[in-house]
Amino acid sequence: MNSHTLLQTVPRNVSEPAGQAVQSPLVEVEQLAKHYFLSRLFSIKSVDGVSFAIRQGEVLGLVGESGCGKSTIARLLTRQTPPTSGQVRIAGQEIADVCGEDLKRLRRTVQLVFQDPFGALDPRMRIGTSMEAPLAQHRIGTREERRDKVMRMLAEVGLDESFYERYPRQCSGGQLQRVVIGRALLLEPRFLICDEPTSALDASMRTQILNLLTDLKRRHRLTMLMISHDLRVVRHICDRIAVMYLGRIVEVADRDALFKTPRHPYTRALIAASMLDRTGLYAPEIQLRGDLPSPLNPPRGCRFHTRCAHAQAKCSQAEPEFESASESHQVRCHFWRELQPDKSAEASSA
Ligand SMILES: Nc1ncnc2c1ncn2[C@@H]1O[C@H](COP(=O)(O)OP(=O)(O)OP(=O)(O)O)[C@@H](O)[C@H]1O
Repeated sequence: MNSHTLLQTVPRNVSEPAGQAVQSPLVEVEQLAKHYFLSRLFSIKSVDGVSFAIRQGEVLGLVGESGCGKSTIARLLTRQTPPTSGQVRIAGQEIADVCGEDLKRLRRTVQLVFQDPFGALDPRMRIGTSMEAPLAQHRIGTREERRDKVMRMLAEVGLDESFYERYPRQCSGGQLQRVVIGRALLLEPRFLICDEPTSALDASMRTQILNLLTDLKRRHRLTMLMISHDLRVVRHICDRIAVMYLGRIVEVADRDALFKTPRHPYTRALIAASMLDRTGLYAPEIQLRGDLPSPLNPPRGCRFHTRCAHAQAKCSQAEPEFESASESHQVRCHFWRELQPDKSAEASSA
């Protein structure tokens, strides 16, 4: 079976209730790595052996500090950059093998929404023209049909018809992000990657865009990867969350389990930091100390040990394996069983 057939025939589960994840993965990532070689001896290990799967209809969150490799994963999943090693399968198809018409179809199946909507739109083009362009590129519909589709999509993302004639400079950041999301959905993708889609917006706009994405996800039965440095964002919209540190995933769990019983000291520190304003609790043993080490020379053993308040000798010597804390909860820490539940995490999950 070629990739064309695969991308066409792996159906959305029509019996699936809107918004509910089903078991079969749409996206499978195995031992993915991206090393940028600066010389024969030195390379930046942006992504260094990452594996995860996203089930059809599921929203997976990918969180971690700036520079831990999140956007590189988005670029690898959309084939904007080739991996150093590892595989990405979408709808069962290894994306590195896809070419020609099949690649065009893949590019339609997977859409990406970035942080900066101003950068994503040509300032000299009216919104309507920008939204119609990908439809024309993929030879979808007549000019009139494309215009109708765009008008309907504008309404779906909460914008009135006047936006069709506007230029980007005549819109707010939140309105433009609606345009960018609508433009991505016009191609009827199955997999939407959102890379920090709300980080350029203020708090009220952020909530509106997250609510819109939640709504569109249900209506279009999308599978999503939500990338953010902000735990509040992934908590709002995700079914499951993967926490990334220095090129690796260190914890994966269902959303509620992650917030209620975070197992990795790094996850605990991120939760504590994100809830600081609300709870006022920030116990010293869960504080995040120092800066992210350089991905040019990641620490030996557990990569987090240089910042971890619980680190012991073993942590600097041996890299922990992924262990299962429960069926759907994995953690990469030698001492996760010995960590006590912390107050910040309890308060934040209340
Ligand atoms: N083209 C490149 N050449 C060299 N290094 C790169 C390149 N792209 C990314 N990196 C490095 O790879 C690491 C991961 O970058 P990436 O942008 O994926 O992180 P991120 O978690 O998305 O951070 P941010 O939220 O700030 O975008 C960083 O150290 C970055 O400097």
